[in-house]
Amino acid sequence: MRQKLVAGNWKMHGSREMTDALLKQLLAARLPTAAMLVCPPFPYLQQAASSLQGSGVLLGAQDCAANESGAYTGEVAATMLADLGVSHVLLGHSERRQYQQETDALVLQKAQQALAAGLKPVICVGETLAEREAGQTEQVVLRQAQAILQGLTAQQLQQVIFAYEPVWAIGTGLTATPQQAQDVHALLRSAVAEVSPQLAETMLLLYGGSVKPDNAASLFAMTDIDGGLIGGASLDADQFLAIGYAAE
Ligand SMILES: O=C[C@H](O)COP(=O)(O)O
Repeated sequence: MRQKLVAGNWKMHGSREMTDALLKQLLAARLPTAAMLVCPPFPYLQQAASSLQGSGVLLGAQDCAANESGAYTGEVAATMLADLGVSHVLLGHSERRQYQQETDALVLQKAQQALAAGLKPVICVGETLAEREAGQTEQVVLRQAQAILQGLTAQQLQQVIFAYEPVWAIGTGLTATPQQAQDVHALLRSAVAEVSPQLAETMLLLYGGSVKPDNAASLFAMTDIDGGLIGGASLDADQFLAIGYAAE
């Protein structure tokens, strides 16, 4: 049985005040039995780490560098994140693929760095609206996933999580129907099963894209959906908690 995971991606939102208030509100409530992960922007990771210490709420980053260390101005190494108490890192989010031109090869390189530092990479995959309308959903999602599945060892893959995020559903209020999401998750799980049937049983596959308290339960009820990657709704502690409870 896979333990569900609900991850909040704050994207480029927040301040010290907001980080303090949101995490206080989260920790004052009964925490969901599903694992909860928050991914604030880099400058607030240390503050979040100290607020979350001993709480059981996990801390993630939104990206890491593709190199171990060196003259890479502006980059943040996976080892630095691990040093701060970060356990997970989002990689290949569609906003990075789109605005920073991140390729499948780069995402794999970042995943290697994350794993070497002991972090769990959350690899984001998903098709654009044009790709879905052109009937290319499976092809795009499999290409993005295969770069990871073929580039890492079976042992490394035990630490990997995939997040399926149809680009057309991100921040738009349009959500994939539970069945649309399940179809892609089943496809992903069968691709994982080709590497190792045992790995396919244990690997977490999250859904992301306009997940809200009112649609979370129906998505999380699907066989191959093991939780969510939440954007907008993770900036509101009540909504984030409600989504967590929907994953129980
Ligand atoms: O990483 C999170 C996703 O991009 C979903 O964002 P959203 O919940 O605001 O649609």
